[in-house]
Amino acid sequence: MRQVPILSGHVYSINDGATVEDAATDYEFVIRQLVKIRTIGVSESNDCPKFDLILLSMGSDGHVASLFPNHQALELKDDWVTYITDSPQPPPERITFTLPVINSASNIAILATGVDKANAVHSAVSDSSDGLDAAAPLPARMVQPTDGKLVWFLDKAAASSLEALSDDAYQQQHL
Ligand SMILES: O=C(O)[C@H](O)[C@@H](O)[C@H](O)[C@H](O)COP(=O)(O)O
Repeated sequence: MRQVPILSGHVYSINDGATVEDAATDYEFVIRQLVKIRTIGVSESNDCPKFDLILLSMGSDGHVASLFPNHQALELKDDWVTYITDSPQPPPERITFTLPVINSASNIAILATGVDKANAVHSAVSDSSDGLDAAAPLPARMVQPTDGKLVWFLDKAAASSLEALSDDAYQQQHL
């Protein structure tokens, strides 16, 4: 955040001195206060905060934020912030926004680079459900803004499993 002109008082950091459970509770409390005074807007379809932009990167397993495939955190409907203690990737303890919050944003950008992301990109954006376990979609595929825009930013390697992607189409769609 040092690289962008933003007041330090406008940055809300995770309390890494607390337990992960308390850190999640504290973080959700802060966000609820900001929604109450409308510093953060509220979604019209639920009571979730409506962020202007949520920027995500995606892991090669299709995780976004700290929402990992087949994890029960993906099912949460009422919590805005949750914690996990069993992340398949280090560190094991993390806090994360939940899908209802992510999907309430006005704009969501997902960044994926590198060939190790190619299969997950394909599974996340492909129209066809071939080869996908519909009961356990990738977290990245579950990013579906209810009233907002989703844009993927891919390099050529991450886009390499997408079908019929000519160099021209790639230039137009992804650069
Ligand atoms: O611990 C994590 O959850 C990861 O660090 C994750 O947040 C990361 O951003 C993605 O896995 C993509 O990482 P790259 O874009 O660096 O490959």
